[in-house]
Amino acid sequence: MFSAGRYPWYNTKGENLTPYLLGIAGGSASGKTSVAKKILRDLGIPWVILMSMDSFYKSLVPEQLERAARDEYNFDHPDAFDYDLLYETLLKLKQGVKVDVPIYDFVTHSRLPRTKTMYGGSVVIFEGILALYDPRVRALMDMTVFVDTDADIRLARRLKRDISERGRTPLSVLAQYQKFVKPAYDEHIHLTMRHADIIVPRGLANRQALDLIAKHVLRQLNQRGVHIRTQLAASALGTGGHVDDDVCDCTDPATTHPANVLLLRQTPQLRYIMTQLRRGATERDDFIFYAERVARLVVERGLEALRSTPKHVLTPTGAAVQGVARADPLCGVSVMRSGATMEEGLRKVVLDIPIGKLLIQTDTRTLEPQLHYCKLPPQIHHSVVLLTDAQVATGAAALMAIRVLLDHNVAEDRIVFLCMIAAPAGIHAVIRAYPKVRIVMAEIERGLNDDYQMVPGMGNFGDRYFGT
Ligand SMILES: Nc1ncnc2c1ncn2[C@@H]1O[C@H](COP(=O)(O)OP(=O)(O)O)[C@@H](O)[C@H]1O
Ligand SMILES: Nc1ccn([C@@H]2O[C@H](COP(=O)(O)O)[C@@H](O)[C@H]2O)c(=O)n1
Repeated sequence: MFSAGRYPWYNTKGENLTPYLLGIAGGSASGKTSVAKKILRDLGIPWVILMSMDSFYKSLVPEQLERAARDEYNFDHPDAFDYDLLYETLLKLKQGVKVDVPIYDFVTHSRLPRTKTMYGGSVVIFEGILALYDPRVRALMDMTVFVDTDADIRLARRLKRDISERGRTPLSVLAQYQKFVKPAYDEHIHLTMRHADIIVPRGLANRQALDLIAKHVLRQLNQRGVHIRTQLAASALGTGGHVDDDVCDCTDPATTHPANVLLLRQTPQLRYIMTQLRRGATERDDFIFYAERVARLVVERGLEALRSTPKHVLTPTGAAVQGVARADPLCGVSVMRSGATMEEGLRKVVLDIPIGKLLIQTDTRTLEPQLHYCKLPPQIHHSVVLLTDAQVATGAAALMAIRVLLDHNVAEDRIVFLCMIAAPAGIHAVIRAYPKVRIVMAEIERGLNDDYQMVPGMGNFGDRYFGT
């Protein structure tokens, strides 16, 4: 999923655009999975999620497990599936939210203790024998397909597959087929064909049909495409005006900012450090020294806004003191690469802070941000997240990073965005889209040039810090 970048999947208001959901039904061994994988390859785009209905088989109680062991449990009846969980999972994927999908073991007829996290599909392909059975599930789908393969071919394939992959004997496959698989196909599965937009005879062998499906999905995706950075820059530039008009003189003590924009106190000390960082001739070692000094100040400022609870402690003299403790656990997420320059500051200020990483890079062709990699601390939704990126220009990457956290169920008001410098356009983009996010910065930049770079700027922060 992370081999190529994901283009923005949200609009300038920060709202998720829904992924395209393709449902594929058909009899057992008709070729649903093979068809789904072929469409996925034909789409040729990253960030496609393939999900099987098998993951939503109900967990069996001991008595049912005994029947299953004797091939007397009906796995082909609609009652065998947990439609509520299936619906909730597909709904969350449609909303762009990460989901934890059960992993099913056909040999033991049970769910494994671990789950599979799925996140970030521009397209979701969902396949299963009764994928088109539940009306709530069907209503989520953008396109429905039924794979129609002859019964004798399905039986032959199933015999081969279940013996080699699902721990069955030839006799058990045949008994299950006669008792449950064929009757359920005739009574339930075949009937769902009427809900299909497209019926694909011969499954995988029907290359023309699969090619048409992939082309249609691609056309739909193209129509939904968004161009975040260009839209943000255009709204910042207004009708040809320049972002510099939006200048916010951070040295002017009279300047007031919205409550969620937290600017470091512009002391002579801070101005001295920022001057060293802005100076092109500053040596790398010095740059690192000053960058880490500011990073610590920014982190400390970000922490000031957090909730605390009373805490009683005893001093070494045995006296009782009423102090405070942090109300919420903290974690960090750095937007690579420039946000990684603030990790040292995070670690120096917050003891043992877990830090996750997002790799967001600008596509040189479209100038849009792309998400390449996402590794977040476990249980992130229980934490206040200190999100770091050294520079915020148009705000396009910042919106993407915040969107990823929201998609992982982090509450908006538990995100604190920490940066060194931010342009007014970027600050406005963030607080307009996500008014509950707090954004902390050392200085407010004067503006952006026509290439969306900050002026006067301080060069590429990551390159200067890492010496690349
Ligand atoms: N067109 C085909 N020709 C030959 N074998 C196929 C074809 N389509 C699927 N198979 C094989 O049949 C078995 C079942 O296919 P699969 O796609 O898993 O079906 P389903 O998901 O509908 O159960 C697999 O072993 C697969 O490799
Ligand atoms: N424990 C189970 C669960 C399901 N099955 C059979 O699997 C078929 C569905 O999977 P496909 O990949 O073929 O779509 C279904 O027909 C069930 O009979 C099973 O044997 N054991």
